Amino acid sequence: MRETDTAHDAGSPCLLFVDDDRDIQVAARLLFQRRRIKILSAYDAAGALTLLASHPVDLVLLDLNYTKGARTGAEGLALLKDMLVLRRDLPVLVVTGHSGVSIAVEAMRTGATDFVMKPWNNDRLVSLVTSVLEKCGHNNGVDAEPVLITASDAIKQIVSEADRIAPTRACVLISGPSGVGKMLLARRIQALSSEASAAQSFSAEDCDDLPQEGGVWICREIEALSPTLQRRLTDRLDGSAPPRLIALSSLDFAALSERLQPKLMLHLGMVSLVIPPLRERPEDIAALASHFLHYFSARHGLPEPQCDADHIAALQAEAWPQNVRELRAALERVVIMGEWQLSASKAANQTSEPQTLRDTEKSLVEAALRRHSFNVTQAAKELGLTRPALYRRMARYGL
Ligand SMILES: Nc1ncnc2c1ncn2[C@@H]1O[C@H](COP(=O)(O)OP(=O)(O)OP(=O)(O)O)[C@@H](O)[C@H]1O
Repeated sequence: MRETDTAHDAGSPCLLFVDDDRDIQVAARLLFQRRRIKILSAYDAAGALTLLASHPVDLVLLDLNYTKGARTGAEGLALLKDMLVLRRDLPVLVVTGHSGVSIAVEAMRTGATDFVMKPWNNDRLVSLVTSVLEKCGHNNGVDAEPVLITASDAIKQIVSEADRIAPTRACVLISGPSGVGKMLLARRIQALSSEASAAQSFSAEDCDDLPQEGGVWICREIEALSPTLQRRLTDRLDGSAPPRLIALSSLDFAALSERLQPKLMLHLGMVSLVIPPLRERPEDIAALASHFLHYFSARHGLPEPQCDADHIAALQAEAWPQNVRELRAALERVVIMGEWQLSASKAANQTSEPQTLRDTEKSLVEAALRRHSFNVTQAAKELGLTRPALYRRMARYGL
């Protein structure tokens, strides 16, 4: 759940206050609005992450427990970690009562800037917020990494395994069909690793050589690596200062083992994470829908469309061959059009049915090419065709 306060001009600093207690939210609102500080309210972790991704938040005030009766601070510590994955330098002030000083200290170790005990002293809180805002400056844009939404047990388990191995230097293989979130998970591992520098991302399909520097390498479509580069990569991984490789593939481990050299597979088999297709994770569809509707409404400055149980059921009934990427695009369209029409092609089909098999094939090919900005490899993959087969059809239809 979340609430957005738009009462102030864009120039004022923006706080995000995460606390499930509505009375305390009201008190904070009054306190900061008077000082021309904009305040967004989130009542749980999911709402907080969505607001952080969609608004230029300068500072977070973070209570550590959101579920009734919770006192351990575990929810807040997990949220703190997720927020710092999105924005490494985000100033976070922990505001805690029940959990006590020891949890607040643990939060500081996780990356919080400071803490305030509840009930807070108004003057002390305001002066702390003001001094942190002065030190950290004003954030003019939304520059957070995309949020990784985790609602299903399947994804939660994968993310917790990824978090566990993130600080090590182990090679990781992330597999799963197109658009399931392999790159997003790789970026989270990189963010939680001990590497200070940004990861180097490249696609095996169009790479002539490996990067020179070490650090973290995120290699997409590892199955397309040429035999020469496979040997070179294995040598680098066997060497004295190896890069940390995070390999992504839409093939599973067995299929990959048939394509890649056994020596390289030894490295890739170190940690293997498999992300299932979206249609097998209905809980994620509901959580992603709520996140994307809010996110795109904020981004386009449009009202957030209503989303009831029937809408969620309709989304869960779709096949989503392109997984989260497709769901995301469909929901952006819902926000922009202001109505629940999930795809442009479906809307078009309602008015003009293609008359022949040839027309149908042409429109499918054309739509896939457009969706992938005329990237033939990606469009062929989506259509289940080889690249030459797609080229033949493009020539046939003059595309
Ligand atoms: N769990 C998730 N929560 C929020 N957004 C997600 C999630 N999974 C994927 N996305 C979004 O879906 C889109 C596709 O994700 P990503 O690029 O990570 O997929 P991929 O598996 O690497 O795809 P491909 O194999 O086609 O390159 C991105 O916009 C990403 O932010």
